Amino acid sequence: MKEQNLVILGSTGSIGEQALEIVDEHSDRFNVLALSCNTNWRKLAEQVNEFHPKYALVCDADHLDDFKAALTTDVEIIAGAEALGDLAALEQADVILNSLVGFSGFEPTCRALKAGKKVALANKESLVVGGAIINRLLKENTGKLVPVDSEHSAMLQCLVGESNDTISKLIITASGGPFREWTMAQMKDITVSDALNHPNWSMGSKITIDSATMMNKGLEIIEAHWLFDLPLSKIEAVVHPQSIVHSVIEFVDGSSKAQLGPPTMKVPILYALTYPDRISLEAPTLDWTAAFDLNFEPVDYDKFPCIKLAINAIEEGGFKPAVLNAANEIAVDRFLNEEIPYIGISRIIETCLERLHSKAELTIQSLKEIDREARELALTI
Ligand SMILES: NC(=O)C1=CN([C@@H]2O[C@H](COP(=O)(O)OP(=O)(O)OC[C@H]3O[C@@H](n4cnc5c(N)ncnc54)[C@H](OP(=O)(O)O)[C@@H]3O)[C@@H](O)[C@H]2O)C=CC1
Ligand SMILES: CC(=O)[C@@H](O)[C@H](O)COP(=O)(O)O
Ligand SMILES: [Mn+2]
Repeated sequence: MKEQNLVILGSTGSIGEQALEIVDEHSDRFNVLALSCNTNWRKLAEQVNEFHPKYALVCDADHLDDFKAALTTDVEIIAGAEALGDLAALEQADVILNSLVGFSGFEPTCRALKAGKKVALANKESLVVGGAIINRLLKENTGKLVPVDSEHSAMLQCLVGESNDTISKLIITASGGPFREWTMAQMKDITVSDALNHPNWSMGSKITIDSATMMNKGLEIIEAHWLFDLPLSKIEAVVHPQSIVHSVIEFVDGSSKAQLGPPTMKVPILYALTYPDRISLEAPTLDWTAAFDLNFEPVDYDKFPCIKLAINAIEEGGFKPAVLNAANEIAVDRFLNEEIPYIGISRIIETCLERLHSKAELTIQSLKEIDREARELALTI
């Protein structure tokens, strides 16, 4: 197998770091072409010194001199977030791992697909805000999109050898987050550290809060809708507290397939990089000889209104999912800064969805505009 040139956008984050551990394990298979950070120049410098990419992008250029001083190897340094798209479209690149968080990942996904690249997509927000545009780019160009998100990777793995028109239902599993067993009364006093305490996964702070509000499952329903071209009526979320069954597909003959494994993102990251191949990985496995439980329970939509807000937004369509996403990003940020309580997150999103409307044509530019408007509004509520 030829060595693949890999661009990792957001290499200093949780997904980016795990991807580099995989590269380290399979150094004969991957060559790191470019890496990027937002502000964490120290970690980026360490990664550059270890993996010797050709390009290193620091989006926030405030500490560029410190970054240069920390380097012990030659690299072409680029500054400014506008260059994310240029890295995504690099001629020498074979695979772009988009592990950016939030709306910042949307344009780079589009740039990579326009350039006919294979995109390993962790940045679910790309599909949430612009799934229709992304699917059009996939049709018009030779690019490919492979999900990294664990549930969607599970679905893809279950669909090998199957055809999409034999799917009767997608069942997306949700851990239920840290508040699964909390009462509504207890949830009035949630602290930031309570919400960052995910029961099964260690992830970046934005997605960890999304899991705590279960907005993450709402975003994942939208992600599945665009990835597998299925109506919302065929997509269902179910709570599975162990996060071992990563998702289930039910077929038209009543048979179901599921993909299982201990909760580690290394499996879906590697699968996205090598798809349709599967290669070895040093990762924990399930011990089938020991007794263990797999439990399932319905989602409590009253306790976790964010999932319904996401479903309503995609049902309404147009710009609503982009408004939902921008309002959520700001609300999560404000919660993390202790400016608003946990229950304020869904209220801010709901208010933005009620107040913001647009009849403009859906384009990358108009999505950027509505994203900006929704952020401004979400900051004032
Ligand atoms: N972590 C996980 O296990 C999973 C994550 N995902 C999805 O993957 C994506 C990444 O998540 P995760 O790795 O947890 O996130 P992190 O917050 O850990 O990392 C985000 C990365 O993006 C960079 N970044 C953040 N904001 C910007 C910006 N405005 N412009 C440019 N770069 C930016 C960060 O740089 P810096 O370090 O300098 O801040 C960092 O490299 C998200 O969409 C998430 O929903 C999906 C499934 C599982
Ligand atoms: C690991 C991963 O894919 C996350 O998106 C995970 O699903 C979050 O856990 P929740 O199921 O609690 O949202
Ligand atoms: Mn997930």
